[in-house]
Amino acid sequence: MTTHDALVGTLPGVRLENDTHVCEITRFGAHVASWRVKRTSDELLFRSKLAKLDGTKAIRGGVPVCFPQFSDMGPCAQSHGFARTSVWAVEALSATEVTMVLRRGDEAGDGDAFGGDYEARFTATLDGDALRTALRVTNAGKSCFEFTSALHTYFRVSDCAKTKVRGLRGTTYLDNLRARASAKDDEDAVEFSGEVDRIYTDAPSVLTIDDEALGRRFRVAKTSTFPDAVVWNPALTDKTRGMSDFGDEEYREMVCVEVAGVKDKITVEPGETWEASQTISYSAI
Ligand SMILES: O=P(O)(O)OC[C@H]1O[C@@H](O)[C@H](O)[C@@H](O)[C@@H]1O
Repeated sequence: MTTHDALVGTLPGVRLENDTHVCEITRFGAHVASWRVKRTSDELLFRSKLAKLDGTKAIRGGVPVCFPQFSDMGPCAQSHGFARTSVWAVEALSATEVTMVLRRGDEAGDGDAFGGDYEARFTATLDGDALRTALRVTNAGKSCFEFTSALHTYFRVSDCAKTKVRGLRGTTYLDNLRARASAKDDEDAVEFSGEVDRIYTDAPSVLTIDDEALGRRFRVAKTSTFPDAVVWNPALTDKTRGMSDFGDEEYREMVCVEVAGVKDKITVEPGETWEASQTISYSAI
């Protein structure tokens, strides 16, 4: 249970620790930048070796908080909204749990474009071998507001070509590679032989990511208040080559499975609080 002036690069944050795991969360973005096994230092989340860790850009990896919009699906000019590039305040801290808060007026960027009088709280909890991350958004104003959101987790895998995301068969997705055209997923698993960028609408509450080369299965359990799920791997394309904070070959080491509220905007009435969370854990396959 410690706060650090320079926890990740030059970014201040807090370190949580239990018997088995360590988790580091920066105040910049309320961003889970590391979740690792204590005994082996085995990192469970991907973070780019080129990630900017000085507050000039959202951290490429870990668990970015997308609020008040996912991607370009909202009024902000910033992709994924301002939460991931704003400095949050630590509100409560124990050995295994932190809550950080961001309020209207304290954000970096497009607070006015969004307009909502919000209080956003992000909580990260180490619970045994699992990590729970939750986002709560309270409407502190007098008129209702709406937003889209995601917890954009980058899972570290040994080889994306030998990784499969399961649980989505029979569901519908909007394909970001085809102007968000709707398609049905009839495959046993999502595989990564090229670029994948899909918004699964009304996704099941549990998804798994099988890292077959390593023999590790991540489990992602989400609340129904995050009805959607995004699956993303950028592969090696001109777009990735142009990303200054992502190495050309690093796509092999990551798969993003993001719990989200995207298809239908989330509405919060004055005085009300919306809450959604994910619990991520892992086991041998
Ligand atoms: O580069 P950014 O803004 O962090 O976004 C990364 C990716 O985030 C994913 O959630 C989107 O589906 C992708 O389209 C996007 O490329």
